[in-house]
Amino acid sequence: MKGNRITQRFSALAQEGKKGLITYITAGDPDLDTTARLVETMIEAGADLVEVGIPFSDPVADGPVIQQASARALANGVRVKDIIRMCAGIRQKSTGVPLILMTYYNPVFQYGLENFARDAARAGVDGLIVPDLPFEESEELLGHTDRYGLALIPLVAPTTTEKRLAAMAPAVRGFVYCVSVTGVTGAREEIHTDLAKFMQKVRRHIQLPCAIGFGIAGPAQAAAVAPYCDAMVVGSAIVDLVARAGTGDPAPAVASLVREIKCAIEKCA
Ligand SMILES: O=P(O)(O)OC[C@@H](O)[C@@H](O)c1c[nH]c2ccccc12
Repeated sequence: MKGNRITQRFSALAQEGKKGLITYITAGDPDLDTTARLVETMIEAGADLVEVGIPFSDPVADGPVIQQASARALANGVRVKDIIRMCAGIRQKSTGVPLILMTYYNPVFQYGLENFARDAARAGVDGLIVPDLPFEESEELLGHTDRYGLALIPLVAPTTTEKRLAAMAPAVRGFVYCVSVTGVTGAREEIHTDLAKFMQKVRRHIQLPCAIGFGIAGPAQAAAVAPYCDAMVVGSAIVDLVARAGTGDPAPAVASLVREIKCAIEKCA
């Protein structure tokens, strides 16, 4: 896993004393050309890592904004192989930024575990998040992702016990995704979790970088979360801008949100 872009990006951030920004977008909403363009927009605006969602009909970990984006993308007939091909296109232009695919177990299973790991890795994808795959059942997929150099990134929540964190530690690849709240994705007014306590607990067991996600929608929340993590994830707030743009171009609004958040975590003027 030495050469993986995720590891490289986190060590570069640590060396610079900076926190990373991971931006999420649902692929195929409204279409794959727009998704590819928005990924590049987010990278230009300062995203350090990009998470691309493969839509699924039963997105149990997602709140209404991403659920609706998935439904729109599926209605457009977007397919896994086209999303992987889109990633290959992005990779040709953006060589250093880590790309992470997020999807549920079913689309990966339907595609074939090994084929998915191989094709994604060949396209230049660096990591995979499968929120409905408990780590106790991830061994088979982990075998394939390890073999092709794709990081299988696990999710942990404030309710995850010390015992489970200790058991998970050897299976963590790339970074650990710490869910800020027990619940689904989506913008929230406030994050009530005791992040200091939660992150201390996680770091006692897992020595890899920690990202915090769920509910971070703007610069103020990003700045509040930054001290506790190595990177943070912003999803629904971006997906919402895409939805609001309708038939117009969402790129300018997405670029300015990413820039504002990036600025807030880097404390620039
Ligand atoms: O939307 P939010 O609250 O900003 O959270 C990030 C999130 O969108 C992204 O990481 C994500 C989208 N769908 C998921 C499902 C599970 C875990 C994570 C995700």
